[in-house]
Amino acid sequence: FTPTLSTLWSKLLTRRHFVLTTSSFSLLLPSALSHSVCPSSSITAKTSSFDIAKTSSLPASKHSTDMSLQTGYLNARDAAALDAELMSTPGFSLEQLMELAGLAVAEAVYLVGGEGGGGGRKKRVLLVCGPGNNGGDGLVAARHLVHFGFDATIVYPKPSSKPHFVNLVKQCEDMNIPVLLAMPSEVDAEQNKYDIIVDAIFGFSFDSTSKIREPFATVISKMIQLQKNQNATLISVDVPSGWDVDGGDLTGLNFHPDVLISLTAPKMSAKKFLGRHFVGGRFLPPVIAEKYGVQVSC
Ligand SMILES: NC(=O)C1=CN([C@@H]2O[C@H](COP(=O)(O)OP(=O)(O)OC[C@H]3O[C@@H](n4cnc5c(N)ncnc54)[C@H](O)[C@@H]3O)[C@@H](O)[C@H]2O)[C@H](O)CC1
Ligand SMILES: [K+]
Repeated sequence: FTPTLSTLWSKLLTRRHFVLTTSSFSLLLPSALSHSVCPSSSITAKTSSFDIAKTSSLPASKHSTDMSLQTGYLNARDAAALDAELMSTPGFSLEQLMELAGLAVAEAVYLVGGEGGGGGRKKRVLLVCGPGNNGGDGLVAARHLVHFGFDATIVYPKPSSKPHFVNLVKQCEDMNIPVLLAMPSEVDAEQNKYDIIVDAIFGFSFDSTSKIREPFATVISKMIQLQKNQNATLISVDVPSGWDVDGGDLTGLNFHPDVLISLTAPKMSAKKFLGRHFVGGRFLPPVIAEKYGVQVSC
């Protein structure tokens, strides 16, 4: 089964949960994928409608004098502050925000991965999820990707005991998505080739002042191997894992995703990213978008 974009949309629009999320994304038209997930300037000119470089023309933010805010990029501190503000003033719940983030990730994977793998098989996606909310985005994305016609497998080495995460895992298991505690071995991965790897290990709360703790140091090096040996497309959620959120790959980790999907706004380290770049989760109320210098429309 390889749905066209229009059959995919009509299928999705019949699902209640999707109709609910579409209202926050304004996703009622077939062109909606390119609306909710904006390709950034580093994507090909043909499809690029949101040029991050142009956001430097935004008015200076009233939030602080930090120069990063005048360019539309968020530093780690402001990314966390914006998140906290969304949950306090307009009262978005974490569950809402994570669902929007994960759906945007799934859409970007769909835009990058296309519809089917070779020989009529579904495309295989390995979603590698970390211990925090970045990992939660990956769990949500896995569920949506199955609805989009992908074959998804989750690696979740340190499952959270928080009720929402327990529920997200259950929701994935109910969709027959395997949830593994460790990365597949090279042999397993050879037999079950993954077309796409989603890096949802660390986001804007990664602490680059301490070494990457296990099991994630090993997990990241295995992702690099899969990218290289299997020619899998590596897609990072919000920040390439192991990169300093502001400074990029400061430790010479050599982790270079092919695609980055920034959530809400690119983080400072995205300036160092050379691959294909999307901005998703662009649902900010204008008052908050303006305060943080974030451009929400394409
Ligand atoms: N509005 C939005 O944009 C939303 C973004 N979301 C996503 O949430 C992450 C940020 O999530 P948070 O829980 O704050 O943290 P992280 O997932 O980045 O990781 C914290 C996790 O990592 C561990 N850790 C930190 N440093 C290290 C290290 N050196 N070695 C090993 N482990 C480390 C730490 O202990 C924690 O367990 C954001 O990027 C988005 O992806 C939300 O979905 C909500 C909306
Ligand atoms: K990540």
